Amino acid sequence: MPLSQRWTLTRYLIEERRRFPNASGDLNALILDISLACKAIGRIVSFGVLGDSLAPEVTAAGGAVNVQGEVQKPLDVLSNEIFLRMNEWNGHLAGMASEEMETPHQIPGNYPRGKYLLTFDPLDGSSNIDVNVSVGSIFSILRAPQAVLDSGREVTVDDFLQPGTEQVAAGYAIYGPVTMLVLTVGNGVVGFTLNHNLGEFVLTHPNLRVPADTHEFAINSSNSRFWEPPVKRYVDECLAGKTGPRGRDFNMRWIASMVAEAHRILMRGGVFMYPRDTKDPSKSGRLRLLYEANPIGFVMEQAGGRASTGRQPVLGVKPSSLHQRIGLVFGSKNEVERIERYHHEPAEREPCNPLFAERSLFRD
Ligand SMILES: O=P(O)(O)OC[C@H]1O[C@](O)(COP(=O)(O)O)[C@@H](O)[C@@H]1O
Ligand SMILES: [Mg+2]
Ligand SMILES: [Mg+2]
Repeated sequence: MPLSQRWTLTRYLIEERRRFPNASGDLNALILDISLACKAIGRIVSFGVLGDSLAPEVTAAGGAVNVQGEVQKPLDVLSNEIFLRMNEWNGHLAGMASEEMETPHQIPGNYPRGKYLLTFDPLDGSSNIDVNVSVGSIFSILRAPQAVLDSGREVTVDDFLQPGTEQVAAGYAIYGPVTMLVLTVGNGVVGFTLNHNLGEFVLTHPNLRVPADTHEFAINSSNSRFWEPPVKRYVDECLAGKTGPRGRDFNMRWIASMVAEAHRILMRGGVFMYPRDTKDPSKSGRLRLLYEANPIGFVMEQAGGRASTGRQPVLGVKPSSLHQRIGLVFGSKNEVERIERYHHEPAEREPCNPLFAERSLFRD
């Protein structure tokens, strides 16, 4: 299709707004500012180590330990700054929360509070930066509580503790061979590709749908000895392939960059698992609910897929803290439902079928 016939992100948002004649346009403006932050981050990421001379702060920053107990890469810190600076003055936000900040970021100045809250993972999969594998940024937009708008008070952690079903919009940018922005405003999922000549995100994937069935799963199998029995059972059955109860062969992938896994699943189906396990009893999963699981979950559900903790829809979980971790399973609906079923079935099938335990690559 010629470029002239494709919508830009701006045009898409204008057309979306026509569906709501009374809308103020604030949400559109906020999404455009987020897209600008993503363009800026994507550009810096694409320079790799050559970026040092363009942005000296890339080398100067980082090395600190964030609230997750993880060492921040310089690009984690810089991407976080870009999100903050691109969004704090636009007037549409009451506050922001990020993987890289322990407490919510207050909007400076005494202006009336904006209507929305933004949570984000500024750079997802950042352990992959040094090896030139796709990384991304994940974002989620919530409504600010009425009490914040009425009083003009600063935002608190509690204001952000809303279940994923309350998200107004969510999405991610992926910085790979091509830079893409994937977005849902609760009306399906659309994908835009960055046209570097125009500096514009152009609508290239107008209706992304996750196939209900798949033959591909993704899990970090180095954690297999910590998995709970339902997860072990599911993976063992996949590995047993044609000779097992599933009667067909499966393929496995693990990129260690959730954004890249989510993108693959949106493009061709699959199931992703970072389930709750017994590795560290103080953590109920690896991924963070508010700025990883919920936005990716919203995208998946809007694309006809499913997102779950393994036991219940992840979007239904009422968060208990800003940086809460959670088990996460998402992707092709029939597979996610199967994994949920295994979690709900009585434990008599456990431990997993000895036939598969015998053959399993991942047995204890
Ligand atoms: O190293 P592991 O245990 O495989 O974990 C990989 C997971 O961690 C993450 O990198 C966490 O995100 P951050 O890079 O934003 O901390 C996910 O993208 C990915 O799925
Ligand atoms: Mg992440
Ligand atoms: Mg991150």
